[in-house]
Amino acid sequence: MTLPAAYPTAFPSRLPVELAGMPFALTLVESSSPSGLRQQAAKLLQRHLGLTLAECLYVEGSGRWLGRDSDDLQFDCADFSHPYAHVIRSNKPLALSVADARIRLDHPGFQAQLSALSGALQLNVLPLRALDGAREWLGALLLVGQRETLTALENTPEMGAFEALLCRLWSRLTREQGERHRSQALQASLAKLNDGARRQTLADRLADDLLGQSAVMSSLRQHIIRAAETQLAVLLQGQTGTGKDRVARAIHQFSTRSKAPFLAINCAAIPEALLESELFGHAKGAFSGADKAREGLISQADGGTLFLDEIGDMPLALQAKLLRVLESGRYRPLGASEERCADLRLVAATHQPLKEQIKQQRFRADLYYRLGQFPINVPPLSERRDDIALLAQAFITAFCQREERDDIGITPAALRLLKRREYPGNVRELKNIVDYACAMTPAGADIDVDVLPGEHQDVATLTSLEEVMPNEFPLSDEVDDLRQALREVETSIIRQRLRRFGGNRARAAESLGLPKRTLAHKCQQLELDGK
Ligand SMILES: Nc1ncnc2c1ncn2[C@@H]1O[C@H](COP(=O)(O)OP(=O)(O)OP(=O)(O)O)[C@@H](O)[C@H]1O
Repeated sequence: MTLPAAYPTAFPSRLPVELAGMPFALTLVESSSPSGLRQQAAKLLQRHLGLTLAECLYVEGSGRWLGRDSDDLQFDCADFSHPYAHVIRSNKPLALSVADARIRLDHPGFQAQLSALSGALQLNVLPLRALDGAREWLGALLLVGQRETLTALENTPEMGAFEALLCRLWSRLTREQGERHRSQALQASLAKLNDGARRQTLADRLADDLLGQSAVMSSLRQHIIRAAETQLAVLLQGQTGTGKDRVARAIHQFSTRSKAPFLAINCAAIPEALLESELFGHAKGAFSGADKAREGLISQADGGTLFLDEIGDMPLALQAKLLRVLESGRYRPLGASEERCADLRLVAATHQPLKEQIKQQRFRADLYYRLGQFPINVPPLSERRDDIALLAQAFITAFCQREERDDIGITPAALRLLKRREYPGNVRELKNIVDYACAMTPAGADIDVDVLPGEHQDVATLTSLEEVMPNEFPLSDEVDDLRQALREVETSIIRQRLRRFGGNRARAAESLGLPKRTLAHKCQQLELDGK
């Protein structure tokens, strides 16, 4: 390649011609990406050979398209009517005048590219191949300029050296870029894996407190961990007794705010007039009886979490003030002249359908959407019946520890009954039933069906188990030990009959068509005391 005499000024013109191209090489070597290299190479050629146009096109990964760095334009490598594709496929350079190209090459896109060029100019397209064999086709070089300049370039060792350098650097940078992408992808997937493992560890820890092995509970725990990682306001929706309070505490405990306070207030339990001062605090003399200033919960929860339970019961006027705290992070205590800043995360909970409340204009829609930046549904116990045994066992263990009682077991029939009944009060109701049953079970005995209150029945008024009897029996599908199942059915019927007759074995035996002695023997066998 013949370099213009003026280039580069820093190099004395007496340098041997072999060294005169070194600054070119240096500029190319300094490129840090294949696209930077291509643009640099085209720029060098155009500027220093005084060309009208120089373009370096690349064959993209699949080998189907030839692309340009300057725009999104792509040429189909299989469309041989285009000279680029033709040059690539034939592996032969193309040299012709623009005027000839207009006549001989009829690709409309290429013609459009030529339209602004003078017909007297020469056009050279050179195929560029990787020399290391790793990637056969790199792309094509388009040069448009004076015929003499381009003809002088053809087959010169300098241009050959330029092409060789370009191709070598190009394949090396492509390889390095590929390796970089692969290692980035590997690191990203490792980070994702570690992140997943970290979250799983936290979720497992949470399972000690928020019991349940059902899929819905696992999903709930995952949501809690995700919510805890953010500063978003959380809206917990779920029936009464499903564990919303526990969930709110867990979000705080697993968040970066865990060292700061967690404060909770039940909006339904505080008279409307007091709620505002409870939340926002008041200045001295703000109202009659306010003989000293008082910090509100918003201020006390600074840096931590404020849990607003039963948010659906918050008066509308207060909803507006709460919205302001959420939007601006500022609030004004009652009777105070200055505003204060609030830095807290809000977790709100409700068992009411807030959308219905919005329709009835009892809840502000804007507050609803602001509170629900991270909505979480806490599932009712009916959606996770598989968790009942685990929960019941945990409540029995907790009862025994609390009351300093020896371990209490539970009979299969009693457990089955627990699993089948309805729980409008959800986990709270289950816990109360188990606590009651533990209290009613004599030392050394297991919790049995007779100490379990029936569905929707008040414990104190429960006198008969007639209604729950059908539920006591194992379903045939559940039976895996016929003798045990028959024993349970027998026990259940005899116990019920004894109850009906106030423990009178003679009458019970008669009603069951058994001799009294047989019933006495069965009671002994089945460990029924005949009460
Ligand atoms: N997954 C669980 N594991 C262990 N205990 C639970 C679980 N869910 C709820 N509980 C227990 O059930 C009882 C009720 O839970 P909690 O007060 O959190 O419910 P809630 O949804 O906030 O009720 P409410 O809407 O009536 O305020 C508590 O004693 C709580 O400890």
